[in-house]
Amino acid sequence: MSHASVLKAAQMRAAEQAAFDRGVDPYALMECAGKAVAQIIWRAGHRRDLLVLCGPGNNGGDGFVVARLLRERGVPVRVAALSESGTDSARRARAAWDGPVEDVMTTAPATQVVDALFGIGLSRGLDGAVAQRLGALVESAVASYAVDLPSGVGTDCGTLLSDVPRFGVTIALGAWKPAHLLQPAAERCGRLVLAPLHIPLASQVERLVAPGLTVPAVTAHKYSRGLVAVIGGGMAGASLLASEAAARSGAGAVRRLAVDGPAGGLHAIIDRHVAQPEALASELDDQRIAALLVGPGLGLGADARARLEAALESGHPMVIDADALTLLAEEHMPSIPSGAILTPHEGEFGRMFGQLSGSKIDRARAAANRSGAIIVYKGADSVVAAPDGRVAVAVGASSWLSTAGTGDVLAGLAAGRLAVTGDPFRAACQAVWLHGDAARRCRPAFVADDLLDALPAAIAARL
Ligand SMILES: NC(=O)C1=CN([C@@H]2O[C@H](COP(=O)(O)OP(=O)(O)OC[C@H]3O[C@@H](n4cnc5c(N)ncnc54)[C@H](O)[C@@H]3O)[C@@H](O)[C@H]2O)[C@@H](O)CC1
Ligand SMILES: [K+]
Repeated sequence: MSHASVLKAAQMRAAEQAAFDRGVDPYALMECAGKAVAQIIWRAGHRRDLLVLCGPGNNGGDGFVVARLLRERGVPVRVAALSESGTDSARRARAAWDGPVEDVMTTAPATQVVDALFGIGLSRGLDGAVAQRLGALVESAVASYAVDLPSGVGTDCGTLLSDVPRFGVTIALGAWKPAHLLQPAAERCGRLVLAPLHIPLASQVERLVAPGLTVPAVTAHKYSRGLVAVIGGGMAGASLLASEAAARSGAGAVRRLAVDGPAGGLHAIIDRHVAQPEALASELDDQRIAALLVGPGLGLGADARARLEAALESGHPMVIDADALTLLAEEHMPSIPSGAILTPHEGEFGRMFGQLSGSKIDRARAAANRSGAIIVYKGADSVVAAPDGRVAVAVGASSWLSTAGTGDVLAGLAAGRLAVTGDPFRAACQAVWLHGDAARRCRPAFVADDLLDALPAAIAARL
């Protein structure tokens, strides 16, 4: 099993059912889940009074197991339930707890609180009074843990079905669920910890993990390492940022095909002055170009459109970003080359693909399937989707990234990694990771240019 697998509720249930069909005892699985959660809470090191809130289903059952095991270790534990337990396993777990069971609505607060009210079985928001009570108990606690999911989040979509407090730690059982990674639910989870259930779980959707990068071969030269061409437009700064990111991404050479001619920036970047869009086609007629980037600072007028058309017709592996995405959403544009990397933010995504249904993961997948492109659907929860159904979801992006020019850096990184790897899905995943890691390495209030300086360290950490 991959420790990165992301499963929807129905997939999780199917995996559990398959295990039961092979003879795994459902109650043994609940004991396994409860033991893993208790171990994580124990290791967190607080030994003070702990309150476990138990719901009616198996999530509540896990809670009773956690309560029993932590009390056996000497933690002062109280349990409060919402109602009677409604499943065989939960009733068994409750019967094994020989202490009192208080009422969630009237129980006293505690230093530590464990939310085992609802997990993947939540079908609607919590009743207002219950949500309020949960919020008050979590907010007054020093340490708070959500078992599997914070109660009130939509497992498959990451929306909040009712008010949800922010937990210190969320302990995912068996696999990640979309709500652990997608906003706004992800932010309510706090620190994410995965508790293994030891049952086979497979998914095409994964949490983005740190990539393994390689050093250039001893025989490498600048073209074997990948030549990146960046098409400039009316706004020079954007293509400069993208070119510099490409140059620092591990690519062998970067050529900026700019409207304006030399505009400063790194001496290592070759600036070509392409005043007229008609001249672009001959500049692009170079088989050594391993990746082409179009979009940052391109503009939206007729000149920009002509440059984009030349890019699309060049046949090079490409990254399409920013203004180029807005232009592509217009009618009568050439179709998107299959295997291209598209990097839309929310607004660009909507302009290109309209209103799609489902979670951000579902929408990114549908867009990749429809366009034949790799979609990097950007945001606080960036989703990378391939037309064959593979998805990687990035978590923990610094909110300081929400500043001008960071998208240009990401696009340049994607083009650079595309030139190095020749594999658009891998390149997009590597770019999103390196971008996020560079941001983590920058101090608060950084600007996009600072990310460029942090890239060598981000790359070095992955070699
Ligand atoms: N299926 C299994 O064998 C295992 C399940 N595990 C745990 O079980 C959880 C799933 O258990 P369940 O399927 O019983 O689901 P939950 O425990 O998440 O809750 C389902 C129960 O809550 C009720 N309900 C749903 N929304 C409600 C709302 N808004 N207000 C009031 N009642 C509501 C449902 O009718 C049902 O009775 C997982 O998240 C995980 O914590 C673990 O014990 C591992 C093994
Ligand atoms: K829970």
